[in-house]
Amino acid sequence: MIEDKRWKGVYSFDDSPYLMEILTELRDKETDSIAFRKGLVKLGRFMGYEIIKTMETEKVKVETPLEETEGIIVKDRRNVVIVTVLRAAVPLMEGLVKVFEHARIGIVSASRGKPPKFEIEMNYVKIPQITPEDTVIIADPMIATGSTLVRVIEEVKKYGTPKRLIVLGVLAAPEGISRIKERFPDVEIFVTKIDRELNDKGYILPGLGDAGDRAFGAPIKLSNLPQVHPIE
Ligand SMILES: O=P(O)(O)OC[C@H]1O[C@H](OP(=O)(O)OP(=O)(O)O)[C@H](O)[C@@H]1O
Ligand SMILES: O=c1cc[nH]c(=O)[nH]1
Ligand SMILES: [Mg+2]
Repeated sequence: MIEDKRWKGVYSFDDSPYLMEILTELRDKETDSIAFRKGLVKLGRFMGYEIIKTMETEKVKVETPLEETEGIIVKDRRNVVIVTVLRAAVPLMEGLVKVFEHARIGIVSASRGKPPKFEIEMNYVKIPQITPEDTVIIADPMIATGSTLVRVIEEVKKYGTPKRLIVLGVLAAPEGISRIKERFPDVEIFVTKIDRELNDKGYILPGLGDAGDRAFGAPIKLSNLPQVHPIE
């Protein structure tokens, strides 16, 4: 885990060959949906494991079948709220719950509109109450313009003030990170890698394409479907 010099509290995993190998497979345009989803699950699990290293631990006594010895518990691991941003964060959440098995889960939908405004449509929000003991992890694989996450963080903050508010992503553009940090300086950001820039359509370069479409297939408009005749 490396803290990026450009911001405070922004970390990437360029120093992890395993995470970089998973990312390489996700970037590859030949990777199919099955492998793509599996890759996101792995990243959720292993980045979750890295986040645990930043949590406070407490010494405890434990009785083995032979004698008493010292152990630890990671107390904050038991007070986690994962907020999943539909669609693309679903496999990331699947990985995260493998290491945060006690987590309460929030689900929000956020769909990014067309450039240049990139307006965010958010019509489904289910978030549990957040307490001062909680670590909130907002999972969204792509931080491009940052519009989605700024909108999601605004919403999450209405449900309480956590001990830590973390954004967990796969790829980020510097523009998106700056946007989030300017608005919410205390939010911590953990991403597999920070990429070069955005193109004029708001896609991350070199990136991995549209994460939602690659994981789940591209949706089509109903009007593009062949005429279906109702069954009499
Ligand atoms: O930082 P931003 O510029 O806001 O872009 C990032 C958002 O774009 C993608 O979602 P998208 O709107 O494509 O929805 P999807 O997950 O359903 O594909 C991605 O999962 C982020 O939520
Ligand atoms: O590169 C990008 C930018 C936004 N959303 C994606 O899925 N990919
Ligand atoms: Mg998408």
